[in-house]
Amino acid sequence: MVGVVITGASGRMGRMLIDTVRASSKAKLVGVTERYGHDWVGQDLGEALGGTTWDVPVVSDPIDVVKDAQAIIDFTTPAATMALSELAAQARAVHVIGTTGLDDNHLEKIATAARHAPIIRAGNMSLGVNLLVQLTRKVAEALDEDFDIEIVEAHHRHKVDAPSGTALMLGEAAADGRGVSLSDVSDRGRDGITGARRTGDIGFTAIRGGDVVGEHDVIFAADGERVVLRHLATDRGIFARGALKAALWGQTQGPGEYDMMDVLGL
Ligand SMILES: NC(=O)C1=CN([C@@H]2O[C@H](COP(=O)(O)OP(=O)(O)OC[C@H]3O[C@@H](n4cnc5c(N)ncnc54)[C@H](OP(=O)(O)O)[C@@H]3O)[C@@H](O)[C@H]2O)C=CC1
Ligand SMILES: O=C(O)C1=N[C@H](C(=O)O)C[C@H](O)C1
Repeated sequence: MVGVVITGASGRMGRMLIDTVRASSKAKLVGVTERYGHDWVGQDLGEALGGTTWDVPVVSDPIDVVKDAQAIIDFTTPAATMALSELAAQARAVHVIGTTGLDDNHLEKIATAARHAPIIRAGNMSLGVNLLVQLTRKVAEALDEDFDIEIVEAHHRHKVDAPSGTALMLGEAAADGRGVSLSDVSDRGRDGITGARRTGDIGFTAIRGGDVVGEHDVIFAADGERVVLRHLATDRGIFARGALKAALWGQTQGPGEYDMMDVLGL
Protein backbone atom coordinates (compact mmCIF):
# COMPACT_ATOMS: atom_id res chain seq x y z
CA MET A 1 0.00 0.00 0.00
CA VAL A 2 1.29 3.44 -0.93
CA GLY A 3 0.79 6.01 1.83
CA VAL A 4 -0.74 9.16 0.33
CA VAL A 5 -1.10 12.71 1.64
CA ILE A 6 -3.66 15.00 -0.03
CA THR A 7 -3.22 18.75 0.27
CA GLY A 8 -6.03 21.30 0.22
CA ALA A 9 -8.43 18.58 1.41
CA SER A 10 -11.59 20.69 1.51
CA GLY A 11 -11.15 22.06 -2.02
CA ARG A 12 -13.00 20.91 -5.13
CA MET A 13 -10.14 18.60 -6.13
CA GLY A 14 -9.21 17.75 -2.52
CA ARG A 15 -12.64 16.22 -1.86
CA MET A 16 -12.58 14.30 -5.13
CA LEU A 17 -9.09 12.98 -4.34
CA ILE A 18 -10.16 11.81 -0.87
CA ASP A 19 -12.90 9.64 -2.43
CA THR A 20 -10.55 8.34 -5.12
CA VAL A 21 -7.71 7.39 -2.77
CA ARG A 22 -10.05 5.82 -0.21
CA ALA A 23 -11.62 3.68 -2.97
CA SER A 24 -8.22 2.40 -4.12
CA SER A 25 -6.87 -1.01 -3.12
CA LYS A 26 -3.31 0.19 -3.83
CA ALA A 27 -3.18 3.40 -1.79
CA LYS A 28 -3.92 4.40 1.80
CA LEU A 29 -4.72 7.93 2.95
CA VAL A 30 -2.29 8.76 5.79
CA GLY A 31 -3.12 12.44 6.28
CA VAL A 32 -4.41 15.59 4.65
CA THR A 33 -3.57 19.28 4.88
CA GLU A 34 -5.61 22.44 4.94
CA ARG A 35 -4.70 26.10 5.23
CA TYR A 36 -3.67 27.39 8.66
CA GLY A 37 -6.84 28.57 10.46
CA HIS A 38 -9.22 26.29 8.52
CA ASP A 39 -11.81 24.77 10.86
CA TRP A 40 -10.96 21.19 9.79
CA VAL A 41 -7.39 21.53 11.10
CA GLY A 42 -6.80 19.49 14.27
CA GLN A 43 -9.75 17.19 13.56
CA ASP A 44 -9.88 13.68 12.17
CA LEU A 45 -10.87 13.84 8.48
CA GLY A 46 -13.83 11.46 8.85
CA GLU A 47 -15.20 13.59 11.68
CA ALA A 48 -14.51 16.84 9.82
CA LEU A 49 -16.69 15.44 7.03
CA GLY A 50 -19.45 14.74 9.54
CA GLY A 51 -18.98 10.99 9.97
CA THR A 52 -16.98 8.50 12.02
CA THR A 53 -13.24 8.52 12.77
CA TRP A 54 -10.99 7.46 9.89
CA ASP A 55 -7.68 7.84 11.71
CA VAL A 56 -6.64 10.41 9.10
CA PRO A 57 -5.38 13.65 10.66
CA VAL A 58 -6.06 17.08 9.15
CA VAL A 59 -2.98 19.27 9.70
CA SER A 60 -1.87 22.69 8.52
CA ASP A 61 1.88 21.93 8.66
CA PRO A 62 2.52 19.23 6.03
CA ILE A 63 5.64 18.06 7.91
CA ASP A 64 3.32 16.33 10.42
CA VAL A 65 2.01 13.89 7.78
CA VAL A 66 4.57 13.84 4.95
CA LYS A 67 6.91 11.75 7.10
CA ASP A 68 4.41 8.85 6.83
CA ALA A 69 3.83 9.20 3.07
CA GLN A 70 5.32 7.79 -0.12
CA ALA A 71 3.28 10.18 -2.26
CA ILE A 72 1.74 13.65 -1.97
CA ILE A 73 -1.09 14.68 -4.27
CA ASP A 74 -1.25 18.42 -4.46
CA PHE A 75 -3.97 20.54 -6.10
CA THR A 76 -3.79 23.82 -4.20
CA THR A 77 -2.21 27.20 -4.96
CA PRO A 78 1.24 28.10 -6.32
CA ALA A 79 2.36 29.33 -2.86
CA ALA A 80 1.25 26.12 -1.10
CA THR A 81 2.81 23.96 -3.81
CA MET A 82 6.12 25.80 -3.49
CA ALA A 83 6.18 25.33 0.27
CA LEU A 84 5.59 21.64 -0.26
CA SER A 85 8.00 20.76 -3.05
CA GLU A 86 11.14 21.12 -0.92
CA LEU A 87 9.60 19.14 1.92
CA ALA A 88 8.46 16.35 -0.43
CA ALA A 89 11.95 16.17 -1.89
CA GLN A 90 13.54 15.92 1.57
CA ALA A 91 11.14 13.10 2.45
CA ARG A 92 11.92 11.42 -0.92
CA ALA A 93 8.16 11.23 -1.54
CA VAL A 94 6.64 11.38 -5.02
CA HIS A 95 5.08 14.84 -5.46
CA VAL A 96 2.16 14.91 -7.90
CA ILE A 97 1.42 18.54 -8.78
CA GLY A 98 -1.90 19.47 -10.37
CA THR A 99 -1.76 23.11 -9.27
CA THR A 100 -1.87 25.56 -12.20
CA GLY A 101 -0.88 29.22 -12.50
CA LEU A 102 2.80 28.47 -11.79
CA ASP A 103 5.32 31.01 -13.18
CA ASP A 104 8.95 30.53 -14.31
CA ASN A 105 10.25 31.16 -10.80
CA HIS A 106 8.00 28.42 -9.42
CA LEU A 107 9.07 26.04 -12.18
CA GLU A 108 12.75 26.67 -11.37
CA LYS A 109 12.15 25.69 -7.73
CA ILE A 110 10.30 22.55 -8.82
CA ALA A 111 13.25 21.61 -11.06
CA THR A 112 15.60 21.97 -8.07
CA ALA A 113 13.39 19.80 -5.84
CA ALA A 114 13.16 17.16 -8.59
CA ARG A 115 16.89 16.48 -8.21
CA HIS A 116 16.03 14.55 -5.05
CA ALA A 117 12.69 12.84 -5.75
CA PRO A 118 10.22 12.27 -8.60
CA ILE A 119 7.87 15.15 -9.37
CA ILE A 120 4.99 14.55 -11.76
CA ARG A 121 3.34 17.77 -12.89
CA ALA A 122 0.61 18.40 -15.46
CA GLY A 123 -1.91 21.18 -16.02
CA ASN A 124 -4.38 18.40 -16.72
CA MET A 125 -4.22 14.83 -15.42
CA SER A 126 -6.95 13.33 -17.62
CA LEU A 127 -6.28 10.75 -20.31
CA GLY A 128 -8.49 12.61 -22.80
CA VAL A 129 -6.69 15.94 -22.53
CA ASN A 130 -3.26 14.36 -22.74
CA LEU A 131 -4.38 12.60 -25.92
CA LEU A 132 -5.72 15.93 -27.21
CA VAL A 133 -2.31 17.50 -26.60
CA GLN A 134 -0.70 14.88 -28.85
CA LEU A 135 -3.38 15.37 -31.52
CA THR A 136 -2.91 19.15 -31.37
CA ARG A 137 0.84 18.77 -31.98
CA LYS A 138 0.17 16.50 -35.00
CA VAL A 139 -2.50 18.75 -36.55
CA ALA A 140 -0.32 21.85 -36.06
CA GLU A 141 2.52 20.01 -37.76
CA ALA A 142 0.30 19.08 -40.71
CA LEU A 143 -1.37 22.48 -41.29
CA ASP A 144 0.57 25.58 -42.28
CA GLU A 145 0.09 29.20 -41.16
CA ASP A 146 -2.94 29.59 -43.46
CA PHE A 147 -4.67 27.97 -40.48
CA ASP A 148 -4.94 30.41 -37.57
CA ILE A 149 -4.74 28.62 -34.20
CA GLU A 150 -7.08 29.78 -31.42
CA ILE A 151 -7.49 28.08 -28.04
CA VAL A 152 -10.77 28.68 -26.22
CA GLU A 153 -11.29 27.41 -22.68
CA ALA A 154 -14.23 27.59 -20.26
CA HIS A 155 -14.21 27.00 -16.50
CA HIS A 156 -16.36 27.54 -13.39
CA ARG A 157 -16.68 30.99 -11.82
CA HIS A 158 -14.22 30.20 -8.99
CA LYS A 159 -11.16 29.57 -11.15
CA VAL A 160 -8.42 32.10 -10.36
CA ASP A 161 -5.88 31.63 -13.19
CA ALA A 162 -6.12 32.23 -16.94
CA PRO A 163 -5.40 30.86 -19.44
CA SER A 164 -5.95 27.48 -17.83
CA GLY A 165 -3.02 25.12 -17.36
CA THR A 166 -4.60 22.89 -20.00
CA ALA A 167 -4.89 25.74 -22.52
CA LEU A 168 -1.19 26.45 -22.02
CA MET A 169 -0.33 22.75 -22.53
CA LEU A 170 -2.33 22.83 -25.78
CA GLY A 171 -0.66 26.08 -26.84
CA GLU A 172 2.81 24.63 -26.17
CA ALA A 173 1.91 21.55 -28.24
CA ALA A 174 0.60 23.66 -31.13
CA ALA A 175 3.72 25.84 -31.09
CA ASP A 176 5.92 22.76 -30.91
CA GLY A 177 4.11 21.24 -33.91
CA ARG A 178 4.79 24.44 -35.84
CA GLY A 179 8.43 24.50 -34.74
CA VAL A 180 8.14 27.86 -32.94
CA SER A 181 8.35 28.99 -29.33
CA LEU A 182 4.95 29.75 -27.72
CA SER A 183 6.32 32.87 -26.03
CA ASP A 184 7.05 34.37 -29.49
CA VAL A 185 3.54 33.79 -30.91
CA SER A 186 1.20 33.83 -27.91
CA ASP A 187 -1.66 36.39 -28.08
CA ARG A 188 -3.44 36.52 -24.71
CA GLY A 189 -4.86 39.95 -24.18
CA ARG A 190 -7.09 41.16 -27.02
CA ASP A 191 -9.07 44.26 -26.07
CA GLY A 192 -9.87 47.47 -27.95
CA ILE A 193 -8.26 48.33 -31.30
CA THR A 194 -5.96 45.34 -31.53
CA GLY A 195 -5.11 45.53 -35.21
CA ALA A 196 -5.57 42.54 -37.49
CA ARG A 197 -4.49 39.11 -36.38
CA ARG A 198 -0.75 38.44 -36.90
CA THR A 199 -0.07 35.42 -39.11
CA GLY A 200 1.30 32.56 -37.00
CA ASP A 201 -0.02 33.81 -33.66
CA ILE A 202 -1.68 31.40 -31.23
CA GLY A 203 -4.61 33.14 -29.55
CA PHE A 204 -6.12 32.36 -26.14
CA THR A 205 -9.63 33.12 -24.88
CA ALA A 206 -10.89 32.30 -21.36
CA ILE A 207 -14.58 32.04 -20.41
CA ARG A 208 -15.52 31.92 -16.69
CA GLY A 209 -18.98 31.07 -15.37
CA GLY A 210 -21.24 28.75 -13.41
CA ASP A 211 -20.03 25.26 -12.56
CA VAL A 212 -18.22 24.37 -15.82
CA VAL A 213 -15.69 21.65 -14.91
CA GLY A 214 -13.39 22.36 -17.87
CA GLU A 215 -13.82 22.70 -21.64
CA HIS A 216 -11.10 23.20 -24.23
CA ASP A 217 -11.29 23.82 -27.99
CA VAL A 218 -8.28 24.08 -30.28
CA ILE A 219 -9.48 25.79 -33.44
CA PHE A 220 -7.51 25.73 -36.70
CA ALA A 221 -9.29 28.33 -38.85
CA ALA A 222 -8.49 28.89 -42.53
CA ASP A 223 -10.34 30.52 -45.43
CA GLY A 224 -13.30 28.25 -46.17
CA GLU A 225 -12.78 25.61 -43.46
CA ARG A 226 -12.08 24.99 -39.76
CA VAL A 227 -10.74 22.03 -37.83
CA VAL A 228 -11.81 21.95 -34.16
CA LEU A 229 -10.32 19.61 -31.55
CA ARG A 230 -12.39 19.52 -28.36
CA HIS A 231 -12.28 18.07 -24.85
CA LEU A 232 -15.17 18.38 -22.41
CA ALA A 233 -14.68 17.43 -18.76
CA THR A 234 -17.93 16.73 -16.93
CA ASP A 235 -16.56 15.07 -13.77
CA ARG A 236 -13.46 16.00 -11.71
CA GLY A 237 -12.97 12.26 -11.10
CA ILE A 238 -10.95 12.12 -14.34
CA PHE A 239 -8.30 14.42 -12.82
CA ALA A 240 -8.27 12.60 -9.47
CA ARG A 241 -7.90 9.16 -11.07
CA GLY A 242 -5.07 10.46 -13.25
CA ALA A 243 -3.32 11.95 -10.21
CA LEU A 244 -3.56 8.70 -8.23
CA LYS A 245 -2.24 6.77 -11.24
CA ALA A 246 0.71 9.17 -11.33
CA ALA A 247 1.38 8.74 -7.58
CA LEU A 248 1.51 4.94 -7.97
CA TRP A 249 3.57 5.09 -11.19
CA GLY A 250 6.06 7.43 -9.52
CA GLN A 251 6.93 4.82 -6.89
CA THR A 252 9.18 3.02 -9.38
CA GLN A 253 10.83 6.16 -10.84
CA GLY A 254 14.06 7.88 -9.89
CA PRO A 255 14.36 11.60 -9.08
CA GLY A 256 13.37 13.89 -11.95
CA GLU A 257 10.55 15.83 -13.56
CA TYR A 258 7.79 13.87 -15.28
CA ASP A 259 4.38 14.60 -16.78
CA MET A 260 1.22 12.64 -17.59
CA MET A 261 2.58 11.68 -21.03
CA ASP A 262 5.25 9.70 -19.15
CA VAL A 263 2.69 8.17 -16.80
CA LEU A 264 0.24 7.24 -19.58
CA GLY A 265 2.95 6.20 -22.05
CA LEU A 266 1.56 8.51 -24.75
N1 LIG B 1 -3.96 19.38 -13.24
C1 LIG B 1 -5.26 19.06 -13.24
O1 LIG B 1 -5.69 18.02 -13.79
C2 LIG B 1 -6.22 19.96 -12.51
C3 LIG B 1 -5.73 21.07 -11.89
N2 LIG B 1 -6.55 21.85 -11.12
C4 LIG B 1 -5.88 22.92 -10.39
O2 LIG B 1 -5.83 22.55 -9.01
C5 LIG B 1 -5.84 23.72 -8.21
C6 LIG B 1 -6.95 23.62 -7.16
O3 LIG B 1 -8.20 23.63 -7.81
P1 LIG B 1 -9.56 23.50 -6.98
O4 LIG B 1 -9.57 22.25 -6.19
O5 LIG B 1 -10.66 23.76 -7.95
O6 LIG B 1 -9.40 24.77 -6.01
P2 LIG B 1 -10.02 24.98 -4.56
O7 LIG B 1 -9.84 26.43 -4.25
O8 LIG B 1 -11.38 24.38 -4.48
O9 LIG B 1 -9.06 24.11 -3.63
C7 LIG B 1 -7.79 24.49 -3.19
C8 LIG B 1 -7.69 24.11 -1.73
O10 LIG B 1 -6.35 24.34 -1.26
C9 LIG B 1 -6.46 24.94 0.02
N3 LIG B 1 -5.23 25.62 0.39
C10 LIG B 1 -4.81 26.88 0.08
N4 LIG B 1 -3.60 27.13 0.65
C11 LIG B 1 -3.26 26.00 1.33
C12 LIG B 1 -2.14 25.64 2.12
N5 LIG B 1 -1.13 26.48 2.32
N6 LIG B 1 -2.12 24.41 2.67
C13 LIG B 1 -3.14 23.55 2.49
N7 LIG B 1 -4.23 23.84 1.75
C14 LIG B 1 -4.28 25.04 1.17
C15 LIG B 1 -7.65 25.88 -0.12
O11 LIG B 1 -8.14 26.29 1.13
P3 LIG B 1 -8.94 27.69 1.26
O12 LIG B 1 -10.04 27.66 0.26
O13 LIG B 1 -9.41 27.67 2.68
O14 LIG B 1 -7.93 28.76 0.99
C16 LIG B 1 -8.62 24.96 -0.85
O15 LIG B 1 -9.31 24.10 0.05
C17 LIG B 1 -5.98 24.89 -9.18
O16 LIG B 1 -4.69 25.41 -9.46
C18 LIG B 1 -6.58 24.24 -10.42
O17 LIG B 1 -6.32 24.94 -11.60
C19 LIG B 1 -7.86 21.57 -10.95
C20 LIG B 1 -8.41 20.49 -11.58
C21 LIG B 1 -7.63 19.59 -12.42
O1 LIG C 1 -9.31 24.94 -12.10
C1 LIG C 1 -9.88 23.95 -12.64
O2 LIG C 1 -11.01 23.60 -12.30
C2 LIG C 1 -9.15 23.18 -13.65
N1 LIG C 1 -7.91 23.49 -13.85
C3 LIG C 1 -7.02 22.85 -14.74
C4 LIG C 1 -6.51 23.85 -15.75
O3 LIG C 1 -6.13 24.97 -15.36
O4 LIG C 1 -6.44 23.53 -16.93
C5 LIG C 1 -7.57 21.58 -15.33
C6 LIG C 1 -9.05 21.52 -15.53
O5 LIG C 1 -9.37 22.16 -16.73
C7 LIG C 1 -9.83 22.09 -14.34
